[in-house]
Amino acid sequence: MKQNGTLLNTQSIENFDIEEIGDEHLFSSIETPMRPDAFALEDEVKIELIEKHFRHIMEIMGLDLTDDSLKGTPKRVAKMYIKEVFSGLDPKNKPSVALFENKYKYNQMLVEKDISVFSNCEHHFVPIYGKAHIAYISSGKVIGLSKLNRIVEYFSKRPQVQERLTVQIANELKQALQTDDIAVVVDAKHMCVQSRGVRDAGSSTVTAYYGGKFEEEATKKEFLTYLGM
Ligand SMILES: Nc1nc2c(ncn2[C@@H]2O[C@H](COP(=O)(O)OP(=O)(O)OP(=O)(O)O)[C@@H](O)[C@H]2O)c(=O)[nH]1
Ligand SMILES: [Zn+2]
Repeated sequence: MKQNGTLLNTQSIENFDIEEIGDEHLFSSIETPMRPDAFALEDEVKIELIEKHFRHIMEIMGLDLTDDSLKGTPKRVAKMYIKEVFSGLDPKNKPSVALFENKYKYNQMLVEKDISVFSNCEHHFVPIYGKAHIAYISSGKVIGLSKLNRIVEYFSKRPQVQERLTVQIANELKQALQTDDIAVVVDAKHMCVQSRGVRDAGSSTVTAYYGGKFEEEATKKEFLTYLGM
């Protein structure tokens, strides 16, 4: 088990306790708010701890964990959180981005549309699902197409609000492609709105980021035309 400063009390998994932190460590609002000791524990230790605590939650709800269908659920949930649906919290899982020279001198927009989004709402920990549409105009480099999908996937695999997801994708693209000429539209449904609370199964949420040339009406319009919007 790795140690990082004095924030973690990690004598044993049984006694494990996360200490309170003040808000002085919080990053700017574009960043997912993370504790400074977020990566002090190995993934395997996090899985063991989440399993233990999720078992407790199920017991509190009155579920019989000797049932053969339920008994593996705490471990399944813990593995799913760390290795799958929240794996994008850890920078070691960030996709590497393949860039190529723009040798064809292609200087129009490139649109990658209908990229699947599977995320989770940070307020209720239930799914957000929908589509992301991305466009950029090359400043000299071309990105491998699949990397656009991978960037969306990486930032989706965090507890999210849709606004932050949209801006995080845009910022990553700006940095990778060394251009401000980026557009991102996310169109998604939130299970916390659809299946509980207000229970409006018909509504969806659209968020958008337009940078550089995409702030100009004609460029934005061309992009939205490709999307049929
Ligand atoms: N802006 C924004 N809000 C979100 C997103 N996902 C969920 N929410 C909202 O976060 C809000 C949390 O409000 P609360 O009043 O604290 O939670 P709640 O009592 O469960 O609210 P209801 O969902 O209205 O029952 C809700 O209005 C959610 O719809 C998101 O991506 N962006
Ligand atoms: Zn929610």
